[in-house]
Amino acid sequence: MSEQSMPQDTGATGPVHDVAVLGGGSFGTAMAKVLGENGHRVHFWMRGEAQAEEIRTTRVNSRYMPGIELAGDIQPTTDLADAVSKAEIVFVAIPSKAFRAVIRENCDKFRDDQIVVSLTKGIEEHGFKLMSEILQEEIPRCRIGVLSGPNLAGEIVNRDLTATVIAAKDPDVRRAVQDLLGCEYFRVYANVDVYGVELAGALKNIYAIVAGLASALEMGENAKAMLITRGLAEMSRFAVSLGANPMTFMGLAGVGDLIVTCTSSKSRNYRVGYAVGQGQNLDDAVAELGQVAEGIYTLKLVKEKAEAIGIYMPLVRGLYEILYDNASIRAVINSLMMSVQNSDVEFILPRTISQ
Ligand SMILES: NC(=O)C1=CN([C@@H]2O[C@H](COP(=O)(O)OP(=O)(O)OC[C@H]3O[C@@H](n4cnc5c(N)ncnc54)[C@H](O)[C@@H]3O)[C@@H](O)[C@H]2O)C=CC1
Ligand SMILES: O=C(CO)COP(=O)(O)O
Repeated sequence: MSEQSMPQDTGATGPVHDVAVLGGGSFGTAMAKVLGENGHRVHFWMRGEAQAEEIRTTRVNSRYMPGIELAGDIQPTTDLADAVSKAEIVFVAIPSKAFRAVIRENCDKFRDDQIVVSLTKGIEEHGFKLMSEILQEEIPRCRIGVLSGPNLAGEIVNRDLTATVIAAKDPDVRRAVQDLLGCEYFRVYANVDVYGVELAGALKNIYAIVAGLASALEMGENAKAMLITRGLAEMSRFAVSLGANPMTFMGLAGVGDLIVTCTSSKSRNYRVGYAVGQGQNLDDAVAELGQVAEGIYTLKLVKEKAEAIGIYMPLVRGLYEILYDNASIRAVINSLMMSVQNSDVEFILPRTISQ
């Protein structure tokens, strides 16, 4: 092994495992880097041979993580079957729009009882399925987990202190992921509310767009706090109505991820909102970003679902009107501010009861 590819000393000790990371974008790269530095053998699958070859020879993924060296035994490959067959645990970081297609096309490559963990924060268009539900449908014989939390890829690759959540019903899955990923700069907390953790990760992208928009309009710090807190109320109202545990939203995958993406221009969803707030149209903002901003798709699906099941989501509705109905931003803000003044924490004082 060359000096360049030697694992850095992260304080992680223990046996070396074979793991696969599917998806060569920002987050797949960040997780491959943590696993590689922790001394594991990482079978890192991506679509493009040119990208795989670049990482093999230079140890850098220049399109998604320019200037970041991938230390450790990271083996880029375009052969998904080979990567999965060698792995004890598979991490999937493929955008939600392509997630099912990739898994379905390769479902026979996964082994019985193999652990498969979704890193993806999105919702499938047809049927409002979360990624773990897709895994359950496509590879039901595998043991499934979801990783979600305040995890900006660009900070993780700099070894900035970070915490995340592994959600799984099976305690062995939770423990295995904690053991594989935990190190001096990356902590993994456990949760059993898979649906809540996963839905929180998808929903917060919507509010990151709202926060970016508010920031571009220089709406002030009070407004920022109002939007984050009312976003939390709205996303937990929606998720709880679908079966999530409300307490999950007090954790890293809930309020934690909401804070990081609503306050940082490192979030791609925030950046899209900021660009729209500055007058750019949505298509141009997304094209300029050049990476996935799941929130713009999630927004549409959540708006439809909320209407279908009768959940009050004024921020979702307002953002939808701005992004997809060409509504005036000022008119939407005015209508939100002048709507009925409701209860603060509806788990204490119900929203619909006369105050
Ligand atoms: N970047 C971040 O900070 C974090 C991202 N995530 C989530 O991870 C997921 C992936 O996001 P990123 O890696 O950030 O996106 P990205 O935009 O940086 O990269 C997307 C990757 O997916 C690949 N891809 C797209 N379609 C594909 C297909 N049909 N088959 C195979 N590969 C395909 C692209 O080639 C690219 O490598 C998203 O759901 C995102 O919300 C979660 C936590 C943090
Ligand atoms: O999920 C993320 C951080 O936790 C990344 O957010 P963006 O996709 O908005 O960059």
